[in-house]
Parts: sequence; structure tokens; C-alpha cells
Amino acid sequence: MATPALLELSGVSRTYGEREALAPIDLKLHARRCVVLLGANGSGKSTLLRIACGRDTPTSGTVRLGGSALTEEDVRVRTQIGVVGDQVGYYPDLTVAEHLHLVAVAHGAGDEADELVAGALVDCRLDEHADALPGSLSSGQTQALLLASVLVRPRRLLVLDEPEQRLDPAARDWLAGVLAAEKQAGTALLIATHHTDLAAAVADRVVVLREGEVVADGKPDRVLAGDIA
Ligand SMILES: Nc1ncnc2c1ncn2[C@@H]1O[C@H](COP(=O)(O)OP(=O)(O)OP(=O)(O)O)[C@@H](O)[C@H]1O
Repeated sequence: MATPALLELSGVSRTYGEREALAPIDLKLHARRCVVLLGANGSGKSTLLRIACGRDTPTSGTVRLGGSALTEEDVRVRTQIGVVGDQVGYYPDLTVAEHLHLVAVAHGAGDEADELVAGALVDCRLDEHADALPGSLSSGQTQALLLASVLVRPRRLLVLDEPEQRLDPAARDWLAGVLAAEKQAGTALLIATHHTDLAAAVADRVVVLREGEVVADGKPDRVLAGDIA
């Protein structure tokens, strides 16, 4: 019997006023799999991601995570999702390590919090900045801190909106490695990006949006080669 999808969007659309930002879309995402959304500015990627992580309500359709309906109100279901988006959130008076420790404990970590933080600091190349205040980090290091923040918490799904932003090419390679390890560990990944290199490195499936419509959908090599229009 086929394994049920972890995340299932059925007939999901989003309209703002008269404007249809996202036409009805079906999308299934399984554990250990990565779907990457590509598309020009304004094509609907972030809209889809916000709905997929329960931060916005679709105009039509349903979202299910692990078989349960995902709604803006249902914290129990949403807590299984780690999100990296536009918002930069940290306590400015806590050090990088203290911030990560707080996030870990807030998500239920006990004695293992120190180990989780130490691992995320190394994985995100922040170990030399553990005692720095977040405000003193470079923009790329700040992006790494946002990623580290989702690695110290339990997660079945990561929803990442342009996780490569502010990262230099070497750091983008590092990011691809971290995301590959996440998949290996069983996490499902839904990512919006403008970097086809990242899509080629981590995606199992690439979906291209144009003005809210899916215009290509398939395996990365075929979609990125332009075989699927
Ligand atoms: N809160 C909102 N109110 C009104 N319109 C919105 C809102 N959010 C998004 N839109 C519109 O929906 C469309 C899709 O936007 P969205 O942010 O999803 O695109 P995107 O593909 O993520 O773009 P980018 O690559 O620039 O991040 C755009 O036309 C945008 O103006």
C-alpha cells in the first residue's frame, strides 16, 4: 500500500480582492521528499507556502498535515512545521546560543537542549558566533541563525521561503548539504527559491508557477531542462 502523504493540499486557491494570486492547486508531499517552487516575482510561491504552513487561510480547498486539517488556529498541527520566511525574529538581548536554547526549550526540549544547540551551531557554521548578539551578525549569518532556529525544534515539515537569500555561493552549497541531511533524517521540505542550483541539488520535484498557475511540474532534471512546459 502506498505511504500516505505528510502534507496534502487539495484544490487550494487564494484570492486577494479581485486578484487570484493562486489558482486551485493540488500538491502532495511525503516524508523524506523535497518539492521546490520556482517562478518569477509575484507568481504565487510565498502565497502557497503561507497556506502550506497554516499562516494563511486558502480561499478554497483544504490543507492536511499527517491526516489532520491544518488551520491558522490549530497550533497542535502547526507545531510540527518549521518555517523560515521573511520575518527575522530573535531576542536582541540574547546571544545566538541563548536564543537557540530558548527556541529549543520552548519546543519541548529538556536536558537535550544543550546538545541540540551545539549541533545546530556547528551545522549552521555559527559556532564561532555562539556568544555574539544577533544584531552583530552579518546578513548571511543572520539567515544561518534563522535556519538554526528550525533545527533545534521537532519538525516533520520544513517550509522555507528563499532560504538562500543573503547567502554567498559557498554558503548556498552548505545550505544544500544541510537540507539534504534533513531529508535523510525524514523531514519533508517545501521550498520556494529563485536559485535553480538549489532546486537541482535538493528537489525531488520542481513546480513552476506563473501568475498563480502551475506551468511546469516534474522531476528536476526535466523541468530545469525546460522539457516540461
Ligand atoms: N497580503 C496580500 N494582499 C494582497 N495581495 C497580495 C498579498 N500577498 C500577496 N499578494 C499578491 O499575490 C501575488 C503573489 O504574491 P507572492 O508573494 O505569493 O509571490 P512570490 O512568487 O512569492 O513572489 P517573490 O518571488 O517576489 O517573493 C502578487 O501579485 C502579490 O501582489
